[in-house]
Amino acid sequence: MQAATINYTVGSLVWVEDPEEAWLDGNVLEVNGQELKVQCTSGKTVTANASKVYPKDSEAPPSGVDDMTKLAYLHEPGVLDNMRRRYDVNEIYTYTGNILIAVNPFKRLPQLYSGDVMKQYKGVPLGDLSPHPFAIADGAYRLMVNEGISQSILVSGESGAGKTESTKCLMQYLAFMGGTAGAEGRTVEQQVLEVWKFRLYFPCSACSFPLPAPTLKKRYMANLFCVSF
Ligand SMILES: Nc1ncnc2c1ncn2[C@@H]1O[C@H](COP(=O)(O)OP(=O)(O)OP(=O)(O)O)[C@@H](O)[C@H]1O
Repeated sequence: MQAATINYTVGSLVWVEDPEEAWLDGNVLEVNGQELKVQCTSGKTVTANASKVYPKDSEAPPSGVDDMTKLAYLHEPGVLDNMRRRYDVNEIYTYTGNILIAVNPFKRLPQLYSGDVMKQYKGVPLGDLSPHPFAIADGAYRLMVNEGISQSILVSGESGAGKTESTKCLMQYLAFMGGTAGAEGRTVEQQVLEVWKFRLYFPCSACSFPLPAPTLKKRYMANLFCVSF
């Protein structure tokens, strides 16, 4: 990634690349043409070309922003720093506009997924509450009902990123929204979640969503998860 041309001066707050930590923040100590000497907060002193250095927002809130479009600088170190700040306070979800970014917490956060939390998201416009898969599912559900058009939700990420967990969360919300008592007195929510439990269909190995066999290969290759209503 090429940094925009910015005139750094002594004292400028910046991000510099680091082979171990990815990015280190620091202050510009010296400017020699395009060469910057940066004193990093980690203690390291780094010399870097100005084209590889990125400005740091000195006023970034300590616990980050819930929508990255609010960041003063939308570059890689700024985005990663924001997600780190949120992760540190167990805020694993962040919007970038109407895209939801999920960070795997590697621990259970049951307070995020209770029935009461689900109810809070019902009918609330995206962005009014904290970023959450429930908000994405609610938005898709509302569009389907209001426009009468099928909706898809794409869940993408590398292996172990949390696609299956996010998908379960989306399904939980959609089942809750359609949740009148069904066969044998079980709610739709119970029935949908039991599909996961017993794996009645072929699970897509990209996202584990139970798919009928003919669509499995196509969905797997595209690494897509689709909710079709
Ligand atoms: N939101 C979450 N809350 C708690 N644990 C999570 C969450 N997301 C992911 N995890 C943990 O990370 C593990 C891997 O997540 P998951 O199976 O959803 O990844 P995946 O992207 O579907 O992986 P793969 O592509 O390999 O199937 C889960 O078994 C779970 O332990």
